[in-house]
Amino acid sequence: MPPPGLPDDLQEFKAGGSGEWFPAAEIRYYTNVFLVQDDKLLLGYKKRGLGIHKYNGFGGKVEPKESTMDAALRELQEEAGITAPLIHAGTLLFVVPGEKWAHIDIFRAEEYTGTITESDEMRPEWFDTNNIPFDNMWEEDRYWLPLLLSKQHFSGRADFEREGEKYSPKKWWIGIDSTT
Ligand SMILES: Nc1ncnc2c1[nH]c(=O)n2[C@H]1C[C@H](O)[C@@H](COP(=O)(O)OP(=O)(O)OP(=O)(O)O)O1
Repeated sequence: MPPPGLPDDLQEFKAGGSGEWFPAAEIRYYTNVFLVQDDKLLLGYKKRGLGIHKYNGFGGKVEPKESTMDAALRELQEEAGITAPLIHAGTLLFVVPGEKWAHIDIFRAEEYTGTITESDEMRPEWFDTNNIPFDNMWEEDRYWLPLLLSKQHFSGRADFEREGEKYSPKKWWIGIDSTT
């Protein structure tokens, strides 16, 4: 059974952790874009802000009156210097007690135009898809990134305990959309 905040018609893929799901809160919307070409994945090494020193896709907050797609395209241009046709790959909810829920629309791109360029926020780097640096990413990425790579549309939720800047996963649930 999917946790609160996710659609009902998902097939469980991975779940773990323990305890109760944290209560509902206001939602803040984010995007995240992963470029996949053949057996390579483009990630960015985060140089500042949330998730500093971790590898991640390219993305950020959706601005007021901006569509999620427009926000994803803007952040990809700002952080990696490229534009790309984007395919919606899935949705994730990240929950930390006392903070707004982070609702992240995740996109996959398979081609791009422009020159991949380091920005003040991200240093882009290609990885083999069989050598993804999961130990230096958000901990739950290892559970859903295989679904993005295999083109299965997913939704998931991860609840974290926070101590200062350290986020520890408490409970998570990832599901595959039954229509994919
Ligand atoms: N757990 C969690 N919470 C919030 N955001 C994320 C996660 N895991 C993630 O992978 N992310 C993603 C979602 C976004 O792509 C980034 C965070 O965006 P952020 O850098 O804060 O937003 P910007 O708009 O680029 O920030 P500034 O330009 O204002 O610095 O991480």
